[in-house]
Amino acid sequence: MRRLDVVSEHEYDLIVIGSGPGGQKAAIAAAKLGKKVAVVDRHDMVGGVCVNTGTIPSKTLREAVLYLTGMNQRELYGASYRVKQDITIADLLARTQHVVGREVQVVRAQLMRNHIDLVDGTGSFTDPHTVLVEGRHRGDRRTLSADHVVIATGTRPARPKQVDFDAARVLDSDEILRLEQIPSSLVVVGAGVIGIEYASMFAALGSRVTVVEQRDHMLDFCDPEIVESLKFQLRDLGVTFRFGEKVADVAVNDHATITTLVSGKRIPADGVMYSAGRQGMTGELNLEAAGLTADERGRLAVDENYRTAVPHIYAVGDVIGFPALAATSMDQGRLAAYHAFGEPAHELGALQPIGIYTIPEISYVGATEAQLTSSSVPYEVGIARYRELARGQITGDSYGMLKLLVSTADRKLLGVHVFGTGATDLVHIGQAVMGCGGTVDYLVDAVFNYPTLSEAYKVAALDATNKIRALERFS
Ligand SMILES: Cc1cc2nc3c(=O)[nH]c(=O)nc-3n(C[C@H](O)[C@H](O)[C@H](O)COP(=O)(O)OP(=O)(O)OC[C@H]3O[C@@H](n4cnc5c(N)ncnc54)[C@H](O)[C@@H]3O)c2cc1C
Ligand SMILES: NC(=O)c1ccc[n+]([C@@H]2O[C@H](COP(=O)([O-])OP(=O)(O)OC[C@H]3O[C@@H](n4cnc5c(N)ncnc54)[C@H](O)[C@@H]3O)[C@@H](O)[C@H]2O)c1
Repeated sequence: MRRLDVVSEHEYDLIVIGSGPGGQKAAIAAAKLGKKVAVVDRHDMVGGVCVNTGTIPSKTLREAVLYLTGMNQRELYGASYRVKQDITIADLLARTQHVVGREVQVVRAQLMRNHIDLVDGTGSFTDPHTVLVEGRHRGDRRTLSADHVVIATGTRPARPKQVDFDAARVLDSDEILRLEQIPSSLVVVGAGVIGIEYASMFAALGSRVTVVEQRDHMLDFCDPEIVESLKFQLRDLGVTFRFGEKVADVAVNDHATITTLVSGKRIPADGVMYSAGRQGMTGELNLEAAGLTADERGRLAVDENYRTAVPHIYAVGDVIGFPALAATSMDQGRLAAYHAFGEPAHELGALQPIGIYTIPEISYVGATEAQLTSSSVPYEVGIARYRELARGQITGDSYGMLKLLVSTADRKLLGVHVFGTGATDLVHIGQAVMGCGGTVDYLVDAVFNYPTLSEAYKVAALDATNKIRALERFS
């Protein structure tokens, strides 16, 4: 029900531009408060980058790769084990398209049952309270006005000007699912999360992958020991890393590509994928009409309540930059709507997990060893290796590991780092313990189902407490 006590000159209480995770949750949170809400997006982008070109397709592709290649079963059935011999792009896309289609339906249904108007088109400001929506057909224009606006327009891949993207062999990461066949060789430019996730998928499919990264290392926010293990696994799959190298030029013809590096190296490959950062989608918004400006990467600055410089206009999700994750975008959207309509809420918690869906996957929450060391926090490490867990043997994962960082001062958990099967789910046990201020003793005393990978927590906790006891005995 719409509140009747405040009379507004505007048609809507809230307009949300962009229907990705941030926009969806802003809209639904406002609708649950009885507000009249419109969400603007193009009909073929409902669900955002998340559902259409980013998170969901890439994670579904990963599942398809793991299943069809039989990768996870090879320790048990031998290196030649495959579910399907000649995997085609059609095999992979069948699953991806199915899941994306379903997810779009879920988003549409959720907006509809909350009485949110989904307006098809591209939104731009004509003044700080008014958004012009231009649809796909000529003359298809509609003007909406609202008391509040949430900008949740996300990002698009950054495309260096000197590179000729041809939508066939030289692609950005949003286009990679349009490949017509699985390349026998692929150059991946940029070893960020997107680059490494796709590099590991194509390597698992048998492509010879070369990763070019201008920095000397990758994923440097993660635990270095785990990143080393990942690099080892990827090299084992035939990935070549070119760290400290920049791409100077990419040449393409009908059959192949040549990537020339600034160092003079030339890399022939069937295709090239650029995953060298992303750019905020603010170019079409006519921000000046709203009294806003974006930075050089198209991002908007916000305060702790996600308010831009214009107080009734909020911005959430990837368009505001770090951490640029689906999970955080959703909560930012919800909190922006609560703030706009005076609903009390807690701030986003500091304890946010990171999940990287490489093959094998990585996840962590809390501090890294490097952070604890640089801030002089004494800690002990407890490690559990999957190969010593019954479930690890049953699953056929001999490389997985879970690492706990435990304060030697008060035995609290300071960080959890997981590598291997189920890492992105397992991390939440540690997150819950840390969120409740729990100590390693909780994990020592807890009984876990057997045989499970969760048991790694107990094994690692015992390892850490054994080391702490040795220290205490000495002193
Ligand atoms: C390949 C890839 C893999 C990823 N994997 C993960 C992952 O595993 N886990 C994770 O947490 N995150 C992942 N992410 C990040 C995640 O997708 C984003 O954090 C999330 O989608 C951001 O949500 P958002 O609300 O900012 O909107 P987005 O999902 O970015 O969507 C923005 C929407 O705004 C629309 N829009 C833009 N301009 C306008 C306009 N002028 N008018 C109307 N509509 C407009 C666009 O059409 C789009 O639909 C991944 C990203 C990529 C690219
Ligand atoms: N699992 C997940 O949570 C997940 C998965 C994918 C993406 N994402 C989100 O998407 C965001 C964007 O990811 P991304 O990987 O595109 O960006 P990024 O900025 O993290 O990585 C880009 C990398 O490309 C390198 N690079 C840039 N130009 C180069 C050049 N000319 N030659 C060689 N290397 C170059 C950069 O040094 C950097 O390491 C991430 O920060 C993340 O928030 C999250």
